[in-house]
Amino acid sequence: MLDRRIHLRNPTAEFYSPAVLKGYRLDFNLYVPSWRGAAATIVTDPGSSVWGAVWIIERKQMYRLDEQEGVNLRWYIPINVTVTTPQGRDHIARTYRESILLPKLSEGETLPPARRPSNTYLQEHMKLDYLRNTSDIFTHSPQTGGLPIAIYEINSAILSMSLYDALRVILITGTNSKDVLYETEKWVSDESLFPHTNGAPGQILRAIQNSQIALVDNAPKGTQLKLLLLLEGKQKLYFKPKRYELDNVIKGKIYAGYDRHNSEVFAYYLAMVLNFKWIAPSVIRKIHIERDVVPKATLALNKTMLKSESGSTCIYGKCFYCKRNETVCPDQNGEIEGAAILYLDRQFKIHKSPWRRSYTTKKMEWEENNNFCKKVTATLSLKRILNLIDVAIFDFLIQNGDRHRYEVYKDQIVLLDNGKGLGNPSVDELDILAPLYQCCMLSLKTWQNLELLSGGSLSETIELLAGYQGNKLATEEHFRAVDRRLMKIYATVQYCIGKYGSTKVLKKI
Ligand SMILES: Nc1ncnc2c1ncn2[C@@H]1O[C@H](COP(=O)(O)OP(=O)(O)OP(=O)(O)O)[C@@H](O)[C@H]1O
Ligand SMILES: [Mn+2]
Repeated sequence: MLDRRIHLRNPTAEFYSPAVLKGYRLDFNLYVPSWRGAAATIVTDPGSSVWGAVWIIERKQMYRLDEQEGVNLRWYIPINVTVTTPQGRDHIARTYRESILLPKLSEGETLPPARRPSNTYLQEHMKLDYLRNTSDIFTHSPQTGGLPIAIYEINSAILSMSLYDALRVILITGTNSKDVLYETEKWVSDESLFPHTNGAPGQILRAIQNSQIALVDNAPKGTQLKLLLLLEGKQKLYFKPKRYELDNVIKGKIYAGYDRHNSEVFAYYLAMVLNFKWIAPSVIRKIHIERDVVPKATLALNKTMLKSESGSTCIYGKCFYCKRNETVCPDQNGEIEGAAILYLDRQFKIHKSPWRRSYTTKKMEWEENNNFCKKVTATLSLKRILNLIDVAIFDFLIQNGDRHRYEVYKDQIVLLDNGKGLGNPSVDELDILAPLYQCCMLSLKTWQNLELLSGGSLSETIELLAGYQGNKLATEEHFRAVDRRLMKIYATVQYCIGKYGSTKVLKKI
């Protein structure tokens, strides 16, 4: 039961722990017209188990819960069961099951309509389903001290499809790409960095993927090898070339290795799914070295190209880390794959991130000071802090641990430079979430968006959208990792809500 439901009649109920009930399965029965779905129940089923939440309520308040569950109407029957916490502690708990005993579905049988959960259940009544003792993941978080945290998951395949459909309209249907880049250049809005309706994002992606290249140069800023592509309409693109195969695992520090071109593009889709509209459109593009680059290269770029032993033209570029022996070479088709990122000629204001890494063995203040967020709130607006927390969530999902500075346009952080994500799918560096767990705040809007994406729909939606554009953006391990990290975000928010209450944590601005 969601905490706001339990608190309806039991304002003093206190969340105690997640726990597992063995020998039962979760099922749904009895269609409730006003819910447009069936009610949840548990059914004895040897070999199955159901995760749930254990709440502590006063014994004398028990009748209220019974009332809520319609015990006197024989909707539910209260039973005592033994549940086990993630620490292995057993507790006797009171739970409720429907008075009708349900037969188990046989293999291949589809669920009758009266036994399907409501959309509300799917969207909001998150099923405690997957959890773990998070002591290992909270190693860097002094506040949590290895607290066990419930991690929620819902089966939201239905939602995933509707989200996909909604995004498909804006990201994929666009075909008229002729003037869209011009429109984008002129775009002025407080809502988004670029046109965002009527299929415009899809048109932009198409345009930056296919438009003729007029000139190629070394990109002026940054430490990583990248090119600046000037399109015939004079718009600019950053081109971050592919440096690794998708299944290459980057070991070592969170910011190790070259930028990952697929991380840039993945980040764009992720932002779209999360409804973050302050990011530069980005798509996988292949450029032909002899057709698109060599004849269009500036003199300066030409000077940073060389012939490989096999005779192909390779580029080592001009940047802080660029080295003659670390070239990018075309594949057997003569093409270089990379992320084409729309370059937005705007005045961004650069700020140092309060939660930046030290990049040395020296510890930063946020790593040692439990009350670091207090210091930040004294200097930054609530809006900016919530914005930084959104960015932290975004970065945590892809594991971009390199956002040492952030750039602001129209008082919004623009998600530039997302190439350090998707390095190692088996690592979840929790430090990246420090803004969230140290401040214990989150924009309500972001939380509502995140809530819709559990049960695999986050990765599924990104995979579907990118697949439609013909690109595979990451390996299965990375997709699973992003879903797993979402669970950890839920866990962190749940931890904060448990500690401070949802009105303090979820901010309405
Ligand atoms: N799409 C964009 N539109 C406009 N400016 C951009 C865009 N992407 C990046 N920039 C600017 O160029 C700078 C360098 O880009 P980026 O950070 O992606 O390169 P980098 O090589 O990864 O640099 P660093 O190693 O310093 O992080 C950014 O800080 C930003 O000011
Ligand atoms: Mn970078």
